[in-house]
Amino acid sequence: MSADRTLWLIVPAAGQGRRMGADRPKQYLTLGEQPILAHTLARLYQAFPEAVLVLCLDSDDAWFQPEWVPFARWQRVSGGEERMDSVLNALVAIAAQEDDIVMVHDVARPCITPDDLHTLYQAACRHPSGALLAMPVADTMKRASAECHSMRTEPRDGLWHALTPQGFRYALLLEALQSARCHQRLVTDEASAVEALGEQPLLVSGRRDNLKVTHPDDLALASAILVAQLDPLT
Ligand SMILES: Nc1ccn([C@@H]2O[C@H](COP(=O)(O)OP(=O)(O)OP(=O)(O)O)[C@@H](O)[C@H]2O)c(=O)n1
Ligand SMILES: C[C@](O)(CO)[C@H](O)COP(=O)(O)O
Repeated sequence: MSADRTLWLIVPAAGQGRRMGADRPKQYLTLGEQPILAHTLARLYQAFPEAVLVLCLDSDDAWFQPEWVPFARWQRVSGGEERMDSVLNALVAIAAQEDDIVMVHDVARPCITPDDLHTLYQAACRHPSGALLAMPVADTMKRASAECHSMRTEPRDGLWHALTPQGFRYALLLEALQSARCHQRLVTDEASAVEALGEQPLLVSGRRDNLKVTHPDDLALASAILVAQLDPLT
């Protein structure tokens, strides 16, 4: 981490986990002995103990416990209607310098590794349009009809899955998300908002096990990944 710049880690954690359909927001479901939120924050802290964490939580959140936050410097902000609103609330709340790097990472991606975090941070520092972890599409891609019939096969050349973290200079990301909000353009990641300004963030190939826990069967997968990452020989 650069000594003269603050690194801000924004973690959107204000989702309801509707696709998970559990009795609580998915970030509070446990993997092993800890909730997903605690795993994710522990991974971020392992890579960047000096960073400032900005945690976006629903204002009605009854599950959060501050002891899950390992960072010395952190602040809580209210989540918004959509993920992009939660991230925008965080950007507006912080006293960042325009050249500070801001990295946004979903709370729902607890299997992020310190290596991938460092690689993405270096790329975000070097590339003025920012950078995101991503992975090239590996499967044959089908275009479906409304009835779920396969109408044709789409070329997959140049298609990537967007992951998080995604990292940008503070002023660029603030402008991008304010502009998206102002034009009522719903974006599902930060890079989409930055692209709309005419910028081309760098795609950084990330690990395929940086899964976003979304559906019930992702829980067993995420648990297995965490165990395998700690002890790759078992
Ligand atoms: N208004 C929102 C919506 C989502 N998120 C966060 O954005 C990330 C990615 O969203 P997703 O996986 O879609 O989570 P949920 O919105 O919780 O899930 P669902 O769409 O199934 O309800 C998650 O870390 C989630 O907590 C957020 O901070 N604020
Ligand atoms: C940001 C993201 O994780 C990139 O894959 C994703 O777009 C957010 O998830 P959502 O399900 O689209 O809200």
